[in-house]
Amino acid sequence: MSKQYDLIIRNGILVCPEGTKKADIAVYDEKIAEIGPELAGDAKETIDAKGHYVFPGLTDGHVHFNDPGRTEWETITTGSSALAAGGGVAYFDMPLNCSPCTLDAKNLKAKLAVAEKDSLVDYGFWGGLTPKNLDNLEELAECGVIGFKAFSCHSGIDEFERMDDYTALVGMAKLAKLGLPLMVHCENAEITKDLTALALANNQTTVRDYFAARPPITEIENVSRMISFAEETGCKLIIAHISTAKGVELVTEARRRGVDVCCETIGHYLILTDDDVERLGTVAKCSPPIRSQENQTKMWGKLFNGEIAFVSSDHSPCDPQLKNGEFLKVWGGISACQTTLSGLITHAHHQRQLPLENIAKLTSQNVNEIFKIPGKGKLAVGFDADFALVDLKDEFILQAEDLFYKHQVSPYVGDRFQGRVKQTILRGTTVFKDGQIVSKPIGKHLKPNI
Ligand SMILES: NC(=O)N[C@H]1NC(=O)NC1=O
Ligand SMILES: [Zn+2]
Ligand SMILES: [Zn+2]
Repeated sequence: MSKQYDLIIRNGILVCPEGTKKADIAVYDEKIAEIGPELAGDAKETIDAKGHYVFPGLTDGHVHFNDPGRTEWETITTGSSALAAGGGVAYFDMPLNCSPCTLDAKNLKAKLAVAEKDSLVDYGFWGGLTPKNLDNLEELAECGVIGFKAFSCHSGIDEFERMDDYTALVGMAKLAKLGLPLMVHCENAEITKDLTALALANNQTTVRDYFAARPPITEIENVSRMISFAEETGCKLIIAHISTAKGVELVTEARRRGVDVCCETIGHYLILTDDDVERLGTVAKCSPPIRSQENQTKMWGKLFNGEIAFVSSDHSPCDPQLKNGEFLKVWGGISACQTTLSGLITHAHHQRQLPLENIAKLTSQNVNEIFKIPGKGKLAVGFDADFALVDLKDEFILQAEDLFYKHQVSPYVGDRFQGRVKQTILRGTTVFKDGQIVSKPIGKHLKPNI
């Protein structure tokens, strides 16, 4: 008797860990049941993926969906829809800019309730680490957070206080015991604060003044400081959205001597330069700021060498009115969770020949492995049937109307992409197809296997 599957995707080119290959993929009970050429068997649903590449579906390790509490900026509904439209099947939501911030079990449970109801794709949560919640780390761990996030400098949200050195040392020692990683936004607090105050006092508020107030050394200094604490405590450390090649170098050196540290970067540090930010204006303001062309070239080298563990979106939207005003004063944060995969296919694969399997690792497999999410992140038998079907040749100019964000803004509107996501499948169910969200919210809570 022939096998009966839920779904067979035929004739696609699969982006597997070992490389691309033409094969069929069969799904049973939300998981990949078989991979092979011209699979026998029947299925309730068959997709002809001829001419399409099948990626494992992104897990975005770093988003701010602001739900609950700041839903005028973004919601779990809009954010998770945008992610799905960009080939995403899962995300890890940050402990800020929702309100209240995720600093204890009660507030985490409030967020969980929203996600259970509204999330189109799977989700994990970051807990926050601030001077105020050192006693709440265990209860957050018990609720299944995938890790903790802290800021070395002012976070932009007053109630999410920066991590002073005492909190870093004590907090990392606690997290080492819990077996959960700490991700740090690394910018030196004193230098950024004083340079910003000086610029404001002198009425220097342009884009270039902003760059000058957050120079590369603020990141570089703080990366090495955090590495020292990680080395001392044994805590697993992840440098958030690294923007400088020198910072990556420090991470690589520390790893070589056995420190458990790695780094994440964001599409915009690879795709945009300081000159682009000057041209685009506040829509492209983020912190740390987007750096020079020279730095970017070195960052690509680091990405190609495997020195960067994963690429996320740091999707950090706001009410667009908060972007109106002098550059130095407006909200820092870029809306980006819909464009990571198409952006990397365009800039890393087509322009720079990074193999597609490396893109799959940077956006999916590595993230799930680092955070110990079982059964997710690659095209292999037994793994979740998560797929992004991509037409690698399809060229398009990104239009604001294409965006599923609550506010249809992006620094990439008007830019040319090559590689369009046609369909996104989460655990065997199509959630996005041909420009439309086609599923109810079916996301599940992802917890680390620690
Ligand atoms: N609070 C917040 O989202 N901050 C983010 N925005 C940004 O540009 N960098 C960040 O860390
Ligand atoms: Zn940050
Ligand atoms: Zn962030």
